[in-house]
Amino acid sequence: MTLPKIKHVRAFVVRGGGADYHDQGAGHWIDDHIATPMSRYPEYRQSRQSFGINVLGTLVVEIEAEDGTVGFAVTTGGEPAAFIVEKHLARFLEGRSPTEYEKIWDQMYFSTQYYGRKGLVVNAISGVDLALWDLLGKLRQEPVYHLLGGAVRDELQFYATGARPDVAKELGFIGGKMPLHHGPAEGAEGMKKNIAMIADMREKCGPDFWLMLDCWMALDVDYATRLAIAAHEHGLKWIEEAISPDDYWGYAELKRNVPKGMLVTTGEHEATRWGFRMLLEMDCCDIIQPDVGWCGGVTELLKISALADAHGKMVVPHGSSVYSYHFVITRHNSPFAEFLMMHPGPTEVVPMFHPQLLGEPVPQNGRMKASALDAPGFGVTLNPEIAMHRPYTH
Ligand SMILES: C[C@H](O)[C@H](O)[C@@H](O)[C@@H](O)C(=O)O
Ligand SMILES: [Mg+2]
Repeated sequence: MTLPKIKHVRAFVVRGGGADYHDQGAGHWIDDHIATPMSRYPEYRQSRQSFGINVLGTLVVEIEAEDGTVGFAVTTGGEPAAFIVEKHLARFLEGRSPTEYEKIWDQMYFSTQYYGRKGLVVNAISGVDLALWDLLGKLRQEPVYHLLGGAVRDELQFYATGARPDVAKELGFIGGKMPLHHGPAEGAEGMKKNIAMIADMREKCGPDFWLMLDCWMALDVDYATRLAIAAHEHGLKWIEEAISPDDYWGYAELKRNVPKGMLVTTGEHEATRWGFRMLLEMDCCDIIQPDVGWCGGVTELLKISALADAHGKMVVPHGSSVYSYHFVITRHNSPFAEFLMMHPGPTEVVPMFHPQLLGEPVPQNGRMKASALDAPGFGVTLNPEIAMHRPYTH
């Protein structure tokens, strides 16, 4: 069966939530004094938006085939990523068959390697790759998870990320991951508050509910070790992204330091099979958490996941809406998924990439049947109401 060739690639920018989910309004839990590497500067401690966590905005990639079918995807990247898609990456897709996603990925990566390799450039490559898989699914009239080998279980189960693990428990999630609020610059006082938060949530959630801590790269090995030891008394299941993604040596040390039974996780700001090979071969963590919109897309996540499987490690992708759901349901070493609570409280389940994706499925009682993903491609459509801007053409 010959598929129509790719006719045109287009890149747009959208503001206000969606794939750049940190781009929220005032009073949202996700921007309330959360510890980061910038917390050493008091002026940037209260709000991550103050140092620019939402500076990029959402990148929308559209890939139109000769028969008019359009595949699309959203990720974090905004205007600079749109430039890279239009002025650099589009040349490797237009006139090609959408089935050539391996060669297209290889050319996108190695043609940008001199200025890319991680971060924004690989976000842009990921956005193109996800749009390509969406197009493939639409042309073949199959959901992406069928193209990836099919479901290995009937349903997804989710843990929830947000400031209210107690509400997550009531909503049926299997665990709650809360943000860390105080880093080393806030000294013993900050450490006390961090532990008090964990103790309080343990009290509210009972003894068995999974509780995890997301440290968003904010700590050093010593602080993270002391935090892990103190949090162990309250049954913390894992300590996430405690130190800089560049400090593979520090992660290996932290993993040796934490109390037996506590997991060390990281990876949402890591990219490509080579980055994750470092994390795996240096024994940095127990679970890797690539974001499929940032690590290189589905084509690359397949390679990363196989590498992790060979190392006996779990892959629990950083929450990225349908893009991670279609992957997780097809992998034995991805037994559960992340759901990022984007309600400001958070006290309700709302679609993660709201308002950008019409038809975006959400967990019911912390679970999602594989059949909820049964629509061509990633099964969502771009909300025509959102203001899209195309800053560059080619
Ligand atoms: C809650 C964390 O601070 C981040 O905002 C979150 O996006 C990410 O680290 C996660 O694991 O969901
Ligand atoms: Mg995280």
